[in-house]
Amino acid sequence: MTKSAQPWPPVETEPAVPHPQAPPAGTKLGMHYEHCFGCGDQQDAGLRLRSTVGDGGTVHSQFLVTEAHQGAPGLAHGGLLACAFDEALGATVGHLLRRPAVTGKLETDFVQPVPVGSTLFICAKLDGVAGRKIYVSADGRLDAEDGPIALRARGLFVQVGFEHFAKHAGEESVERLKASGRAAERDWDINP
Ligand SMILES: CCCCC/C=C\C/C=C\C/C=C\C/C=C\CCCC(=O)SCCNC(=O)CCNC(=O)[C@H](O)C(C)(C)COP(=O)(O)OP(=O)(O)OC[C@H]1O[C@@H](n2cnc3c(N)ncnc32)[C@H](O)[C@@H]1OP(=O)(O)O
Repeated sequence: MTKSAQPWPPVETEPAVPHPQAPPAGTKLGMHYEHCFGCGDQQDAGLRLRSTVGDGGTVHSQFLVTEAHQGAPGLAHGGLLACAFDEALGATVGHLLRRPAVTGKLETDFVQPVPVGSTLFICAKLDGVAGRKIYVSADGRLDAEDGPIALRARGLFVQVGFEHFAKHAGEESVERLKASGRAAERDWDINP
């Protein structure tokens, strides 16, 4: 539940059923791109979010808040926390539905400050699908899967064609993504 009065999802949806080839519960998900600020290991100050598939259309993610992530002294920057949710929700959509999608809207409730040194545990779940629109939400808890809630977020992801990414990426990055098998057109439900 968020403090927003808006119903969620805001439109009539169908159940978001994980793809038959979605990784099973317990699978540790790799980086989707090594230069990604959310999950990549080639970003010095990046969040290095790590995710594992949970039961029932969920993905559990974690990241350690470091001094590089501060807004106020000793506290995580709100925008970085929103970034962590963008990544966690995006991983949930990408890996469970296996549809290429981008964030159309991301709403975040900041419930408690998140201190440097804490680990944020994010549990994201698929909420529904309406055509190209995919609704997902997540809770973020402090220092344990059952710790106090620090944030809640909900997002609308919009399914796009692979050309959405190919248009801006260098040819080399696109080839690397394809070769990695993570975005190979044959493995993905590409066309919206
Ligand atoms: C990033 C991943 C790249 C790699 C991909 C390959 C492999 C991936 C593998 C695994 C994935 C794992 C992890 C991924 C982790 C993180 C992902 C991070 C995701 C991001 O960080 S990504 C960057 C930020 N993101 C953008 O950079 C988007 C900029 N934007 C646009 O590119 C367009 O804006 C677009 C495409 C969104 C829509 O454009 P469009 O022309 O295609 O479609 P249109 O406008 O018709 O919208 C269709 C329907 O969505 C509704 N709709 C749209 N926006 C709405 C809003 N804000 N509020 C309410 N409803 C909205 C419309 O109302 C309509 O609804 P209806 O159909 O009912 O009329």
